[in-house]
Amino acid sequence: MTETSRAGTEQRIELEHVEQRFHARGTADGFMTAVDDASFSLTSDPPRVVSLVGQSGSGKSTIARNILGLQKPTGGRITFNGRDIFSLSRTERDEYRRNVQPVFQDPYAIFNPIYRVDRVLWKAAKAFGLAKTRAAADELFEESLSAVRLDPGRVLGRYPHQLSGGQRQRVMLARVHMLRPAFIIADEPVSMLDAQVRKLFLDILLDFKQQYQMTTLFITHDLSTVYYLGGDVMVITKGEIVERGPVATVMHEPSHPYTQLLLDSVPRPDPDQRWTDRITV
Ligand SMILES: Nc1ncnc2c1ncn2[C@@H]1O[C@H](COP(=O)(O)OP(=O)(O)OP(=O)(O)O)[C@@H](O)[C@H]1O
Repeated sequence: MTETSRAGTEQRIELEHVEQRFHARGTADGFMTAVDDASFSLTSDPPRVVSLVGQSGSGKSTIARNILGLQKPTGGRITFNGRDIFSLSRTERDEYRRNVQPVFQDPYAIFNPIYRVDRVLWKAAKAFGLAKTRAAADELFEESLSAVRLDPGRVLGRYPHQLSGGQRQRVMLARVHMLRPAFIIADEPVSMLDAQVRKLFLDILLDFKQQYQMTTLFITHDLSTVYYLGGDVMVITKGEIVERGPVATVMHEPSHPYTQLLLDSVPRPDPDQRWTDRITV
């Protein structure tokens, strides 16, 4: 898909009252609710960054898996351009898979350690018919790796363990760049990266929004990345989205006590409160 072919054709993912229950020992009815009545939409026009923030176990990854079609919700429905994603025709499913691309916390699992990293790009190029010849594919890989500020000469031909975590993450972004999806579902993509590489990654996501009209659902437990990305935020606790709105509003005037709690839990350096105790060993 080219950039221009998406202009004016809004793509839409809609979650309507999504519920995900799992079997769980030790609960009264033998179930726990990981996602409780979640409703929101992701739209491509205009492209946006929507963050989903909450602490560990709040249901964020489950929502990502639901959207990616990896886990069928036990209640409610998820539609893509009005069609239930769990009953798409083959052609529609291919279109959905192309348009909704995941980026996970550590892509190491996606790379097979015995193959060079090129294979991840090659498989995507082949699966989605992006290049007819190896030469055309190589040209595409070079363009996409450069777009995510990787030197193709230093990445192509290497094995996954020969790249840093940040480089592996950016290879995944190069894959996204090749496919030009309408949506990126990014589940804690920067939590294992250091501050500098983290910023680079977030800047690339913002570039993708600007240049290729990609909308990102950015899943995180870290409020500082939410601040940095801007856009909209949804706050989730115990499977329930309890607050949503523009980042600045939600962060500065939280209306739900849980959001306030999250904000209060961000450590703030205070030079007047120096820790002077000695550690005795
Ligand atoms: N397949 C499963 N079977 C049973 N329980 C599950 C399953 N997947 C998730 N859960 C439970 O659902 C709840 C939400 O998990 P989820 O992974 O969505 O949270 P999260 O907010 O993404 O947490 P984290 O940030 O730690 O990844 C947790 O209590 C988890 O143990």
